[in-house]
Order: sequence, then structure tokens, then C-alpha cells
Amino acid sequence: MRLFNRFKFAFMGLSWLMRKDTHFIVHLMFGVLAIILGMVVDLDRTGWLFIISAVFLVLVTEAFNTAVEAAVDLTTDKYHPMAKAAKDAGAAGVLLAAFYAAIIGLLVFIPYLL
Ligand SMILES: Nc1ncnc2c1ncn2[C@@H]1O[C@H](COP(=O)(O)OP(=O)(O)OP(=O)(O)O)[C@@H](O)[C@H]1O
Repeated sequence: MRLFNRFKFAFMGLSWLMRKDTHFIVHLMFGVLAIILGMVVDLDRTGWLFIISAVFLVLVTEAFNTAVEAAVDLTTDKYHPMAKAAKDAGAAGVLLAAFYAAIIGLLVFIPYLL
């Protein structure tokens, strides 16, 4: 039952992200595009491993960033340097994941597209 609840709450979180978090939806759309492109060019196994890992890494970091933002907003609605540090660090995590995904996308797809 506890295991079932953990899944239930996790899916509620996923549903919330897909309804309310525009950034998550944009990342999800880029991920779906990358997967469609992978099917079009018929990626090999290694290509799929990197592309799917990059897509999930971006989605996971965005989910945690949204969680950090929500927790910070719950703690204070006033300016606080630690609130800024927490939110900026969360945003940096997403940025790093997005850079990683862009580099992987270029390295994997360019040889197929040339
Ligand atoms: N309470 C706060 N104290 C200090 N700085 C804050 C605070 N809230 C937000 N900031 C600063 O403003 C930036 C943007 O915060 P905001 O809450 O608008 O998040 P966001 O990245 O625009 O995400 P979203 O659009 O999903 O709300 C933060 O990265 C941080 O630098």
C-alpha cells in the first residue's frame, strides 16, 4: 500500500508538472522531437542510450528545479539572498542539463544528417 501511494503521489507530481509547468512542457516537447528524429534517422543502440539519457536528465532536473522553487516560495515571499541562491542554483542545474542535451544531440544526430 505504501508502495502504491508512492507511485500515486509521483504520478500526481508528474500530472501537476505537465499541467502547470510551462518549462517542463517545453523540455518534454523537445524530448519528443528528439525521439521522433531518432526514429526517422534510425539511431543505433548507442545513439538511443545517449539521447534517452539526455532527455530524462533535462526532465528530472526541471522537476527538481520546480520543487525547489515551490519550496522557496512557500518559505518566503520576501527578498532573501538564500532564496535567490536556492532558485539560481536550481536554474543552473537545468541549464547544465540543457547544455549537455544540446551537445549530445549535435554529436549524435550530425553524422546521420550529413
Ligand atoms: N524570494 C526571493 N528572494 C530573492 N530572489 C528571488 C526570490 N524569488 C525569486 N528570486 C530571483 O528571481 C529569479 C526568478 O525567480 P522566479 O520565482 O520567477 O523563478 P523562474 O525561474 O522565473 O521560474 P517560473 O517562471 O517557473 O516561476 C530567481 O532565480 C532568483 O534569482
